[in-house]
Amino acid sequence: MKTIHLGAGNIGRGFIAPILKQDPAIGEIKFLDVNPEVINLIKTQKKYIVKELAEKDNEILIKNISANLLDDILKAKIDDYLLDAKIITISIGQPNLRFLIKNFEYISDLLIKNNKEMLILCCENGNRVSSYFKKLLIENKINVLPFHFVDVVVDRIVPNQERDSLNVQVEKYFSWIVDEEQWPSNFTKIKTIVYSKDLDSEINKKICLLNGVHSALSWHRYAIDKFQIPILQDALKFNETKNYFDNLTSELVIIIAQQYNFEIKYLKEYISSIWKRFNNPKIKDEMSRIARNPITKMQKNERILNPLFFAASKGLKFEYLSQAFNDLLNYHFSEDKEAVELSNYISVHGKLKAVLNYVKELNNQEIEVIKKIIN
Ligand SMILES: NC(=O)c1ccc[n+]([C@@H]2O[C@H](COP(=O)([O-])OP(=O)(O)OC[C@H]3O[C@@H](n4cnc5c(N)ncnc54)[C@H](O)[C@@H]3O)[C@@H](O)[C@H]2O)c1
Ligand SMILES: O=P(O)(O)OC[C@@H](O)[C@@H](O)[C@H](O)[C@H](O)CO
Repeated sequence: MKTIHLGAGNIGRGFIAPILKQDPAIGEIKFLDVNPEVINLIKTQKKYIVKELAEKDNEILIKNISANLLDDILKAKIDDYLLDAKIITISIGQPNLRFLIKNFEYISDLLIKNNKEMLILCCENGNRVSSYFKKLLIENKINVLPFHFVDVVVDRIVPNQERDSLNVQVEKYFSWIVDEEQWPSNFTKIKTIVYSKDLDSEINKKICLLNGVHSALSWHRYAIDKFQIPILQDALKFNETKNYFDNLTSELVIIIAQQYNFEIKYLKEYISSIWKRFNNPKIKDEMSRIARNPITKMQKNERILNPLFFAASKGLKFEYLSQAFNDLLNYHFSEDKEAVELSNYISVHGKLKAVLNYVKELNNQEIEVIKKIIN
C-alpha cells in the first residue's frame, strides 16, 4: 500500500515512517514538504537511518521512499501517486494546517473525479486534530466527501536533528493510537497502530501529562534563566526543577484521574515513565523546541487550560498549573514567532486582554478563573 506523509521533519522521518514500515503491507512512502533542502536530500539519497537511543542503540534503515515539494500537488505532478495512495499522514505542526487548504481542494477534486477515497491522519499533538482539520476544510468550502478523518494520539520524543542529514535519532519508546470508530471498515488496518474505543482519555492523558508537563518545564526554565541552559536533560538535574516537576505532576495526576477516569496508581506509574523518558541521557532535547508555539498551546482544549478549568470547576488544586499558565504568558523567546506575537500584544494591551484576544471561546466562568490566576 502506498502512503503519503506531509512534513518530512523530526516526527515524520523519525516516527511515522519507521512505524508504518514495520507493517509489511506498507510499500512506498512519499514525503511532501515546503522545505526544498529536505526534499532534495530524500530525492538524491532515497534512504536514511533512524537510530533508536536506548541502553543498546538500534538502527533501522528506511528505504522505498520518494519526495516532492508540497506544491507539486497543484502542478498535477503527483496525480498518479495520489490516486494510488490510501493514506495521508500529516505532522507539520497544527498551526500550519491552514496552509494546506488549496492542496486539499485539489486532492478532493481529483479523488471525486476518479471515484476514490482516502484516509487522513493528523499526527499532531492536540485534541482530535484530524477532526479540527476536517472542520477547517469545510469552513473553507472544500468538499470532504472523499476523505475519512481519523483522530490519533502519537507519542515518541524526537529532538531537533542535524540539518544536513536525513538520519534521525529518536527515543526507543513509541505509541500510536487511533480512534477505532473513525477507521472505515473498507480500509485495511495498519498492523503497527493501536485501535482504541476511548481515544479522548488517551489523548488527554498524553497531552496533559506528557506535553503539558514538558511545556510547563520549558516555560518555567525560561522564567529562571532565559534558556542559558538550553537542553532539558541538563536543566532537570537542578533540585528546584525536579521539585517543580513533582509538584506539578502530583497536582495533575489528581485532576486527570478524575477528569478522564483513570486510576491514580496507573497515572503515577505513567509519570515515573515520563520522568525517565525526559531524562534519557542519550537525548539532547532543546528547550526551545519543547516550549514552541505558546499561542497554540494556551487554547482551552489544550495542555494547560483544559485541566486547569476542570480543576477550578471541581474545587481541586491548580496552583502549579496556574504558575505554568503565567510562565507561558511570560515566555518571550525571540526565535519563536508565536511567543513574539504574544509578548508584543501583552506589552501593548496587558495579559488579560491578550488571553481574551487569543484564547478562543472562553465563557464567563472561565474568564473569572483567568482573572484570578494571572499575576
Ligand atoms: N518531535 C516530537 O517529539 C513530536 C512527537 C509527537 C508529535 N509531534 C507533532 O509533530 C509536529 C511536527 O513536529 P516535528 O518535531 O516533526 O517538527 P519539525 O519542524 O521537525 O517538522 C515539521 C516539518 O513540517 C514542514 N512543514 C511546515 N509547514 C508545512 C506545510 N505547510 N506543508 C508541508 N510541510 C510543512 C517543515 O518544513 C518541517 O520539515 C509537532 O507540531 C507535533 O504536533 C512531534
Ligand atoms: O510538539 P509540541 O510542540 O506539541 O510539544 C513539544 C513536545 O512536548 C513534544 O514534541 C513531545 O516531544 C512529543 O509529543 C512526545 O511524544
